[in-house]
Amino acid sequence: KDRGAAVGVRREVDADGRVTMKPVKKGVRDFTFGRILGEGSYSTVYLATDRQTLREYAVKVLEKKHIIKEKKIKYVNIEKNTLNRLTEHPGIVRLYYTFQDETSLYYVLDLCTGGELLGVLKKTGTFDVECTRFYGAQILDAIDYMHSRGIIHRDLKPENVLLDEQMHVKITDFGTAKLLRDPRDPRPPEETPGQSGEDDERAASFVGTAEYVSPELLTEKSASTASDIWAFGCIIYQLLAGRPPFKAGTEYLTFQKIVKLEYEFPPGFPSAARDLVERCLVLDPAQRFTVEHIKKHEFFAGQMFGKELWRMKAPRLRPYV
Ligand SMILES: C[C@@H](Nc1nc2c(c3cc(-c4cn[nH]c4)ccc13)C(=O)N=C/C2=C\CC1CC1)C(C)(C)C
Repeated sequence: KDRGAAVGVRREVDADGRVTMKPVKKGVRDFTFGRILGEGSYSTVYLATDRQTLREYAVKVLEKKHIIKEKKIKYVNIEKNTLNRLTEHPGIVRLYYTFQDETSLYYVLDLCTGGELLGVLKKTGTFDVECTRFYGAQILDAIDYMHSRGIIHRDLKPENVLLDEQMHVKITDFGTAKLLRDPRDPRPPEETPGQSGEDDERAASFVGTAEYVSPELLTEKSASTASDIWAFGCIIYQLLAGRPPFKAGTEYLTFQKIVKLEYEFPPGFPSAARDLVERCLVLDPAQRFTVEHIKKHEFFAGQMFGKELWRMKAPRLRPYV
């Protein structure tokens, strides 16, 4: 049963003139659908305009038949629960409400007109240190918030880092997230359904995108907040180098490079960034830098985090030459 939040109220006056406010849920008919913005494995994201308010949104459409056939109902619920938990951070794409019709599920979300960070990076080739610091700081701030809400993204990569109209970061695509026990949930662990963090078949089968997957996910099938820090290290490397640190002809060869920590820095790679990347790309998750370590690292010296960071104007995109 879809319990999407009511998104409006309608005044109703009965025979005796008594006025009541009835909650109104929007539906497909309330939107004009535009072009396709992106296609996920089980979904399509459209540009859509609310016909009443003329506000533009991204609407993610999932086909029920396809989800059931592919046994992805768990992923759909994980994504919705995750998006509902991550509500008040500027660096996370926001889910306004959901509704369904006989064939599909619809998620109404923030429109990120800047598209995917990967697309922007491909245009400039690389980012200079100033841009890498700004986007690195915003991604780190969003990761910090996710972890504080007991969410591990598990598939962070430049495709899932979107940009809004101010070219600020919006992290997205939480279908593969891992929900830890909600720290605010007072119920004891045994009473919270599925809060053991992971049902086995989902843990066993899931692996993120080859180039950004952490070694512990490949060897022990276990992910922790440190797995997102590994991906963060790969992203910082990629912004400055123009390519991810681990990339080989096949997924298997890429995995081999990861577990053997086989990568090198291009000549001229900035030294502070190199030190930071080396402390994120550590095989043992327990030895890996944490968010706190990264914030204090020389590469982010003088960089503000928190509210100030999200008020900053995004720097002009310049390549690292
Ligand atoms: C990564 C994602 N791609 C995208 N997901 C979303 C976009 C989005 C926008 C553009 C875009 C905008 N202008 N030009 C390009 C290109 C790709 C997008 C958006 O605006 N709002 C919410 C989105 C996703 C939220 C939903 C996961 C919860 C995939 C490929 C998975 C569909």
